[in-house]
Amino acid sequence: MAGRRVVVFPSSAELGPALAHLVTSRAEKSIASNGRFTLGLSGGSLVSMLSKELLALPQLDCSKWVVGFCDERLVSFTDPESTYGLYKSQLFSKINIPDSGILTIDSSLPVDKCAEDYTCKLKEAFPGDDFPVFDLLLLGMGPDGHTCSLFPDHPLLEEKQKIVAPISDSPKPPPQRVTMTLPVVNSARCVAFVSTGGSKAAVLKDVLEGGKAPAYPAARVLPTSGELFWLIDEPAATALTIQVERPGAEAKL
Ligand SMILES: O=C(O)[C@H](O)[C@@H](O)[C@H](O)[C@H](O)COP(=O)(O)O
Repeated sequence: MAGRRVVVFPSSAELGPALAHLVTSRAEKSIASNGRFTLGLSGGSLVSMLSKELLALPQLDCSKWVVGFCDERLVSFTDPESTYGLYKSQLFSKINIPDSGILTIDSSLPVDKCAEDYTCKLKEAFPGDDFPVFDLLLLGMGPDGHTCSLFPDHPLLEEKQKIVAPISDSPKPPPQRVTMTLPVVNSARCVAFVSTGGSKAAVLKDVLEGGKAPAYPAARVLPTSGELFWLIDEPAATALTIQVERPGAEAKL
């Protein structure tokens, strides 16, 4: 791992611009070296924060972006629970990302087939890689320590072969989902968690300070050679005793 950075902001209002800067700086770097920027998105509060911050930028060229989903709920795209549906209405419809640059699940398929279909789409987008190497993955963490659709004590945490796995017994509804596996997450060039709010404080302490065995799913995100960021706000950081960075809203990560 290229080193973990825990960066604390007074509130999500200050965190947002730093997140936008992280995305655009990694995009610039990736496009300069590889001609494209591959980004994995998650749901939850990230959808509105990221959309708002990217749309507030004076300039944003997404014509060379390839966007996938770290996990997705198996519901129709018009369902309010669809992560793709939310990004489509809040972000994709307002930026110049080509449709071919958005890798979506086929929500009409049964969950096992859906995971296979999404695996094929990722393999096509990342030819030659055993596991896709995304330039940046943006992750959230639930109050139970889950990330993607990788939940505590679930056998999927031990998956070593698959790129995308189906899950039919998600403890958080909806029960059927597909998720990137830990080998994919840990292959990324950069992974950034965005976690805010006091409800995360206790679990965040265990995740970042190693206080629980077995480790929470989020604690198992340790990129092999990529960067790892935890972007959090003061309420989420209240229980931490480790050293953190407090750069303020002007942070250039
Ligand atoms: O699919 C889901 O159920 C959500 O996407 C979920 O996994 C979310 O990412 C985390 O619970 C963090 O959410 P918050 O950032 O809103 O706390």
